[in-house]
Amino acid sequence: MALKNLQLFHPGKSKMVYQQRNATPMRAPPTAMSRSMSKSAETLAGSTKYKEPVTRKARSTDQPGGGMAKGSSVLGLPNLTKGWGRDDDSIRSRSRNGSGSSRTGSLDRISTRGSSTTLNADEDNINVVVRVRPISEKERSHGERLLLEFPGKGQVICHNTTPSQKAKVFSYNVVFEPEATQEDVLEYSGVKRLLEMAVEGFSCTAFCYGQTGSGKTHTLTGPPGLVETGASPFHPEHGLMVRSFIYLFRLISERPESHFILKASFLEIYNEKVIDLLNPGSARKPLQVRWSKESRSFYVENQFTVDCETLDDLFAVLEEGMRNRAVGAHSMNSHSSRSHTLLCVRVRRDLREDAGVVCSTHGKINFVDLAGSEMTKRTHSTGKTLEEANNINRSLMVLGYCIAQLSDGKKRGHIPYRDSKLTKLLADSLAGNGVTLMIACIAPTRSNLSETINTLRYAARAKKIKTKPIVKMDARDALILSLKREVAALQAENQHLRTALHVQTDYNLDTYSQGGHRRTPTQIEPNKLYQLPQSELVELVQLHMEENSALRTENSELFGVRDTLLRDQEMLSRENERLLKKLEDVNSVCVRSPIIPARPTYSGANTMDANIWTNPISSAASITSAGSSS
Ligand SMILES: Nc1ncnc2c1ncn2[C@@H]1O[C@H](COP(=O)(O)OP(=O)(O)OP(=O)(O)O)[C@@H](O)[C@H]1O
Repeated sequence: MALKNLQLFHPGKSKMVYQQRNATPMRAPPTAMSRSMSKSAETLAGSTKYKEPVTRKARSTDQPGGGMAKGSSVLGLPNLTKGWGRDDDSIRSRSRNGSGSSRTGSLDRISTRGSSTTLNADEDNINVVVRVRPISEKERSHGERLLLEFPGKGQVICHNTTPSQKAKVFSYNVVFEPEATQEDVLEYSGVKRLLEMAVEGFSCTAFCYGQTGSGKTHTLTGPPGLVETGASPFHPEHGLMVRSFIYLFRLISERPESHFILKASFLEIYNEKVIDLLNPGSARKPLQVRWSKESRSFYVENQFTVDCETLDDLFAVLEEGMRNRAVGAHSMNSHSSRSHTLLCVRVRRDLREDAGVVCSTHGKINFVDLAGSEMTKRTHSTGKTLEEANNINRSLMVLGYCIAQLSDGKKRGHIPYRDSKLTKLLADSLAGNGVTLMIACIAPTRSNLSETINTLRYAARAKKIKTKPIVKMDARDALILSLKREVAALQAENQHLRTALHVQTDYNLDTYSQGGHRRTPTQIEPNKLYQLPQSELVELVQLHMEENSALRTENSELFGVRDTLLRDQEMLSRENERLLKKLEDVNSVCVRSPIIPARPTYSGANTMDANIWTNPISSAASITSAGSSS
């Protein structure tokens, strides 16, 4: 029986129902979280042909926000299904399998900021994982040994050099032990979740932090020279970036209902200058970092962006940038990055909705390889390398200061983003509307202990920082989506109305009250009540109470039906009145119309009446009646 649905139309409740519908957050369909990377690689290996390095297709003056229209809106979309790798765990090798942990948040607040509408997600902590590199050949030859312990549960224990000092314990979301593979990092670091969110329209960042020679570049791009020499994208040594590109294209191929446009850019910050790695020019002219009032974030002016239609296009961008970035040698790393690099893949998704409406979201994923902090005494840097080291250390100090301020929830004051180019460009990832993953890279040996502890402290602070992820959409699209929600709500209402009218014809009070599975108490004469045992009396009372409550429900439903029917009746009688009036108007216009005579429906003998139109039905009737009366 459809009566249950009619409760929604109880006069007292209709308003509330509408408000609830308005507040219902839009949720994107959940995305699969743990898929096998090797499978995706196989699939793509079959479908992707290798191409020559990409030709640059566009110079962009894009502002941050992925080409958003003026007055564009930011609108939170999906249910944040958080899959930050294995929660609180330590990963030794690939064979130690496990699925990503999942924390869920919901999008539940609508707020307005200037002209734009924001539907916020829950706050999201920066996710921090630690990767420990293996002991190098050089360290081994110096008799160095492992000074770290991994008890599991995401913990790292740093044993001190002297037995009198206490060991220090740190805990993170995931710890990758020296034996962990590149594939493990993709699977369990949470980067897959970042890519899924970028596809849904969020701004995401994965950055590697750590001292020089701790394995940041190895984690992101593999061993030195691998990308630059043009190895196949499916080479087993590739780092997180290439693996992420493959996963990104897999995600896209799994969403045939959407049209995607990928654009990539690649820059480095070298000695506090921003250099475009896709178009450095012979003079390596620096680009300007500017503030956008519209999106309220910093952006790089005149940066090259490249349309990437295939995996090879994206790989070629990486290859080109890796060739152009600044690399140097010092005593701790023969392939040391002398700059911070930032590769950004913007993901525009056009989703064709019903009735041909297209909604666009603008997500992005940044991969940031920070230059390593250096103790210049240990690296023996001089001249140019020393200047580079000083700049690297200065910008990392500003980053550290920003992280310290942001992580101190209570006395959070001014955050000095403007003090370095690096912090300007990472501002949104650190405290804005993005989703961020920090990979803290450490070396496991005694000689690196103090820097390892510094990195671990840095990472522990970063873990406390919260961001508020939101989906960026064009204002027009946001409006369309909200209208679509309203239409859906109205359609539901309409459906209920139809049900109500159906009930009007089928409704039968007797059938309803006698039918169903309701237990009805048997009628007992009052004088026999005293003879009933206590247990039966209790049951009888219960039955009567049940009966009463069921009758109350029925009554309120019947009132609902009655109100609906009265409303319908009123609407129908108004509609009838309107139609009758319209008919009268039409008749009166037609009777007087001078045009009608061109096609008269009867030819009267009386020429005087030639201009008068007569309704054929009524005239026939009048003729008949005239005939019959004669
Ligand atoms: N997990 C690992 N497995 C094998 N080798 C590694 C690993 N991590 C780092 N290495 C090796 O250690 C060396 C230094 O690593 P890498 O250049 O990535 O350090 P970095 O932190 O980027 O240093 P810098 O800050 O100076 O650029 C490289 O030869 C790299 O291949």
